[in-house]
Amino acid sequence: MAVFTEVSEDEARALLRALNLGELRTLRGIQSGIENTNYFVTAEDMFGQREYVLTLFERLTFEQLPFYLHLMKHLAQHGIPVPDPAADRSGDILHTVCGKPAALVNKLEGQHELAPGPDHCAQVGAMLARMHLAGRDYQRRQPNLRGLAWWNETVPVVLPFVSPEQAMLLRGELAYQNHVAASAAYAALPRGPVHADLFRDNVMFEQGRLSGFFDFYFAGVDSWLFDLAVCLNDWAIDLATGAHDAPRARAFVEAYAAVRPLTPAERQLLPAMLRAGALRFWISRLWDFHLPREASLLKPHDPSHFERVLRERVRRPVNAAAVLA
Ligand SMILES: Nc1ncnc2c1ncn2[C@@H]1O[C@H](COP(=O)(O)OP(=O)(O)O)[C@@H](O)[C@H]1O
Ligand SMILES: N[C@@H](CCOP(=O)(O)O)C(=O)O
Repeated sequence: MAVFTEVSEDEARALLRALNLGELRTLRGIQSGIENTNYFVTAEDMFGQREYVLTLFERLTFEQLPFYLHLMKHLAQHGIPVPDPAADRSGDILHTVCGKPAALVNKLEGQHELAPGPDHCAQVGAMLARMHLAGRDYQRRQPNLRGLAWWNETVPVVLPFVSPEQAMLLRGELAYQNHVAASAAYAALPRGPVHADLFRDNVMFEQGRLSGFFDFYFAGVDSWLFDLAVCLNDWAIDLATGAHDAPRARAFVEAYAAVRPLTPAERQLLPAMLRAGALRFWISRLWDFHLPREASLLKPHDPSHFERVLRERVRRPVNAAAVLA
């Protein structure tokens, strides 16, 4: 369940009026998700009924949120199908509901594709590249808050909860990633705003066509290659084993590269970033699992999944030649 804060109809009504979006018709808590309180909201004005998603942020602060919300608005204005935060009469897109930071965005049509084929992957790959290019002139800066600095801080915190073999892998991989981050190839990677969590459950499809990307609340400025690697580790693997799925990976990367060709540094560091993407989610899942925050994370994700993905990536590196002609 993901309604950590109850929103009354009166509070939702007041927000809709402040945003000039008409009258409240329905307000329905969304049960999935693990970070925030989410509601589907239906409002009606003179043009008819429209559906929105109301999010109350349970973890992110008033200081951090403008980066994410303005990024979504920027991308929406550049034709990327992402939720567009609604502004009040003063132009503000970050609101306060029940004393918490909140946003209201348009509801994307469609459903998740949880068993994607190469065509779904190609659509996501092409849109990911378009999104990276559209973010180039976004002015706000915020690092990926789940990047290397956070891994260095958090690995020591989770080490007491893991086996000696897992501790060895975590320590070794962290050392490897610090080494990679100090390299000239890493410094040459093109960077910009990235989604950083574009898993299958953060993308919508309608009748087989991609209809949107959402859940930008792990976004930040990082290498575009890291974003691509996070995607490949979810869209192009066998979920049961973590094994690389070559046809889906090739479809994804070729479609991405047709919009934005990979640089030599990106081709060189693809295997390392695939390991980085797996390490990032192994650490966060261990942290969520062993150190759950109060009233949150009622449904922690399985950490061992990303341990398997990381071991696969170390044992069988996937290089650029395997995914690009
Ligand atoms: N803009 C949106 N359009 C359509 N559905 C959405 C939208 N935002 C969230 N949802 C729905 O709400 C669910 C939970 O949202 P999510 O962002 O994953 O929550 P959390 O941040 O708490 O993990 C999603 O799986 C999706 O079904
Ligand atoms: N995708 C991450 C967790 C983030 O959860 P979300 O519901 O906000 O997408 C993972 O799988 O560990």
